[in-house]
Order: sequence, then C-alpha cells, then structure tokens
Amino acid sequence: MSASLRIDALTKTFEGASTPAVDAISFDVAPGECLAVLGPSGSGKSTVLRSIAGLDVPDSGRILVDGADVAGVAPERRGMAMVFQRPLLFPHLSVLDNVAFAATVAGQPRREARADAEQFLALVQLEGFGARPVTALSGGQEQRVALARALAARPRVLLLDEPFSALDPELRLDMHDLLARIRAQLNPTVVMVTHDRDEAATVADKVALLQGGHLLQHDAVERLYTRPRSLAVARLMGGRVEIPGTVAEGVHTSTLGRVPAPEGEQWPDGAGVLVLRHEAVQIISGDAPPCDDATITLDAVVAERRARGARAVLELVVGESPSTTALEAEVAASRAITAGQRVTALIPRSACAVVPLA
Ligand SMILES: Nc1ncnc2c1ncn2[C@@H]1O[C@H](COP(=O)(O)OP(=O)(O)OP(=O)(O)O)[C@@H](O)[C@H]1O
Repeated sequence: MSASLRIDALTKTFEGASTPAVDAISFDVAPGECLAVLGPSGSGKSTVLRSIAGLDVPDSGRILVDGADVAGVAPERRGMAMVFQRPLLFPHLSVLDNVAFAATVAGQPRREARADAEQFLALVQLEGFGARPVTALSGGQEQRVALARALAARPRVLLLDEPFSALDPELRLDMHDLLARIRAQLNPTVVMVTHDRDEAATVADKVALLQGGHLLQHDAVERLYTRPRSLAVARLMGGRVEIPGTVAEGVHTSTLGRVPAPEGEQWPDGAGVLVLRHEAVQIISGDAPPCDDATITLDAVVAERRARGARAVLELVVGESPSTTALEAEVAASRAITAGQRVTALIPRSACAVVPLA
C-alpha cells in the first residue's frame, strides 16, 4: 500500500501575492515513512499538502509518486487519501456507510463494501459503531471514522492536514497511538501537516521544517533537535540556549570556554552561535563529579526558577560579571533547587551544535 514520494522544487504563488507561498521546496518520503510537514502559521504547509493531493496546482516543480509525475492527474486518481482538521463526514449516512462510501460509488457491491468497511472500523477501534449515525459521535470518534474512510480507499500515500488539532490533549495522544498502530499494520506512506513540534516528534520519522514558504531543514526528528542547521531551526524546535562565540579550527570559544566539535562534525571558522537543548543540561546541587573530556562542567547560580507542571525551568547565570552567560535548564519539579543557589551544570559536548550567526 505504500509508495515513494518525491517533491522536486515545488513552487506556488497565489494570485495577488507578492511572495511565493511555497518556494522551490524539495524532499523525498520513502515508502512506509511518516513525514511531518512542520512550521508556523502561513509557512506553506497546507499548500505543500494540497499540491501533493492535487487540490492546488503548483506553478512549477514536480511531484513524483513511485517515480511517476502526477502533474495533470486528478486528485481522485492519484492513489492518495486525505484527512482534514474537520472530519467532513456525510451526516445523512451511518458510520459504516461513510467508510464504505467511496467503494460503493466506485461500483463495489454494497455488501462487500460494508464488510470491508467493518474491518477498517475495527482497525480504528470503532468495532460495533457501524450502524450509528455519525451525528451521534464525539469529535475523536468522528476523526477515527474519517481515518477509516481514508484507509478504506487503500491509498498509496495518506495525507493528513492537522487531523488532530481540534481534539483535546488526551484524545490527541490516543490518536497518535492509533496512527502508530495503523502504520505498524498497513505501513502506508504518510505526510502529515502540523504546527506542533511535539506532535511531529511523536508521530513522524522525519520532519520537513518550513518557514515563509522555504524549507529550512528536512531531517530525522532527533537531528532537528540536536543538529539544527540554523538559528531559525533551533528556535522553531524550541531551543532556548544560544551562546555566541567564534569558531577556529573546529573549536568554539565563548564565555562557556572552549568547546570542540563532536566527532564527525565540521564547524566552519568564524562567528558562530553554540546551541544546545536545555533538556541536555544536567544540574548537580551537591559535589560536582570529576571533570571528563566528554562533558562541559560549569559553576552556575540559579537566577530564577519557573514552574512547568511536573518539570521546573531554571535560569542559570554562568561566569562572573561582566562576562556572564545565561543558560536554561530543566529539572524535575520535585528537586529542591531555589533561586540564588549555586549549582553545577553538566553539558555533554555531543549535545552542542554550532550554527551561523542569524
Ligand atoms: N487559496 C489561497 N489564496 C491566496 N493565498 C493563499 C491561499 N492559500 C494559502 N494562501 C497563502 O499562502 C501562504 C501559505 O499558506 P498555507 O495555508 O499553505 O500555510 P500553513 O503553513 O498551512 O498555515 P496554517 O498553519 O495557518 O494553516 C499564506 O500566506 C496564505 O495566506
């Protein structure tokens, strides 16, 4: 059921707009892979998805499914199915007939189409719901029906446009689990639009990160967090530690001291901002462990502590005035670390990346 997808220099400018909504975007999605198209509002995510589906026509660029260009192919003939933010179910049909609709319209005998639909309802854990009117469903159940309906079309590529964003947080987590089960069972190629990086990190193998119609980085989720290519990527992924400095011969020098590039990484000479995830900063409130080459050990003062539910954010100050550096770290809320306290911050060197200044 899965196909490869290649997006090649996709460009689209809407009538009357001065800049492209999508500007020469290219990426590949392997068969069975789940790609999240992530970015802030207006970054071009839906335009990319709608172009793949054939609902928007790009000005230039190609969309290849298993190597074949789908330009000019009608949306319903592309072997794709799309789930939108709203389930868009037919209110006059039962749950089962909503799922069986496409097959019935395509001429499959009703009984067969319904039997098939039952299987997809079971897959989305709505076994026994077939006879209900869709108007009697909760939001989460409606979205499950929309997913079952899309899957019943046996798409080669499943397109999801913010499908869970209208659901409450608990239900969203359930839907993420459901999507994982669907992937394990049917292995579809999935492209999902989301503006939520946690959602992208939870459901996707890779992320295409967009901003202002440009593709900033297409990479594995983990690399977007730990190896951002630019300051914009680090910030969009929620990075909160930025330390300006200079790189010479692969060593970044700043108020934190000298940080050599991790093995296999190349940092170009010149001005560069050291970025690292606040989650990677470990806080020791007692005796510091002995120094080792793999770890940066810093004396710090807690300037502020902010509550974040089960976690707490610590604003740290490293160094002496006037050359101090601000650093953020996160600890379990249960840890009794208070503002004004002296602590040791440990940073694995492997957690450090250097990106160009702005
Ligand atoms: N049909 C259209 N006509 C004119 N402009 C459009 C149209 N659709 C999108 N745009 C513009 O193209 C740009 C990208 O929009 P798009 O919907 O692709 O972004 P998005 O990242 O999906 O945003 P959101 O998360 O808010 O849905 C925006 O500036 C938007 O206003």
